[in-house]
Amino acid sequence: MNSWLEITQLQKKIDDFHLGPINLQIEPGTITALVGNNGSGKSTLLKLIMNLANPDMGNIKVFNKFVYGQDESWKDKIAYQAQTPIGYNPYTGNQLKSLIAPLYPNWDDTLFVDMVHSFDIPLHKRYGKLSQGVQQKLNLALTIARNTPLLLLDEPTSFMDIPSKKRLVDILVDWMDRGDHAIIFAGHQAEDIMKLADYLTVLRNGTMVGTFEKEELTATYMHYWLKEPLGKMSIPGEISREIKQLVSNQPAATEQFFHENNVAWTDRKALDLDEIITYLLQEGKDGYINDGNDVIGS
Ligand SMILES: Nc1ncnc2c1ncn2[C@@H]1O[C@H](COP(=O)(O)OP(=O)(O)OP(=O)(O)O)[C@@H](O)[C@H]1O
Repeated sequence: MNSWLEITQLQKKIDDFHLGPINLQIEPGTITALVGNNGSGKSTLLKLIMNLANPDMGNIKVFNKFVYGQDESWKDKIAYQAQTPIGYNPYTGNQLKSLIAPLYPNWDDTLFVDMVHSFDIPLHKRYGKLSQGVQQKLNLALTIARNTPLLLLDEPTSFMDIPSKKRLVDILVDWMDRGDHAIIFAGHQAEDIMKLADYLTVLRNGTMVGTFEKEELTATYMHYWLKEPLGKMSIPGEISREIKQLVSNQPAATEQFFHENNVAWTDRKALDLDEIITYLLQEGKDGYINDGNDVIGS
């Protein structure tokens, strides 16, 4: 299959921070969440994809074109929302729209107007005078309405209130349904928007922990409550334990062990996504890890 985005052995060093090697492929119809602790390199990776920073090693291809090559036709097919756009402050929403819309042949004005109404964005006010949440909403309207196949969003909801995040989820679901699209977004926690993701690419301090299918991941982590304390026995799949509790990332092997060793458990519960992400971001608790070479997508 022809990936829309193909990242191979990408590495970048900034002072004492080292990103990579990153291997990632994005297929049409997929939503990928880029998850990591603060300073793990999420924004840097998005900037590298947009050719706003130069890699030290490795390759990035967007729609089969190297992003640092002469042919820049890939830029028409990708829309990027930076965490803080530069140069927007003096302009009103109306002015920004008239500057941006003509650059994108597939600009969806109906979608833009719908988002403006839905988020109640005052287009006559200067961007710099808007609250951070409203700036983020305007920024999203100006980015999503470009209606490019590939959408990159850097922490799109960090300043948004809960109802607005829910509204954005509906907008993105609808947008995904209305064409051949793919989204990559960077985020911290399992917020509403994370529910949208098909895949999670996890970065820990610049190191790629792996790319995981979300459904698979949420089915993999299990919390057990036990009848008796475990003592010193080592349990397959164990990633953490308390006196009468255990968390496993190989529930089948764990339960087999319980069965064979007469360990009685009274209850079990699948971990929430934010708990799983917390485990994945803890040093040395890789759990269900691949080598970062996974090919994702349908
Ligand atoms: N322009 C820059 N100059 C110096 N260091 C930089 C620059 N850009 C990024 N870095 C460093 O690169 C590392 C990764 O930063 P990056 O912003 O990519 O992380 P992040 O995962 O997006 O973080 P956050 O969740 O806090 O937004 C950090 O250590 C940061 O200090």
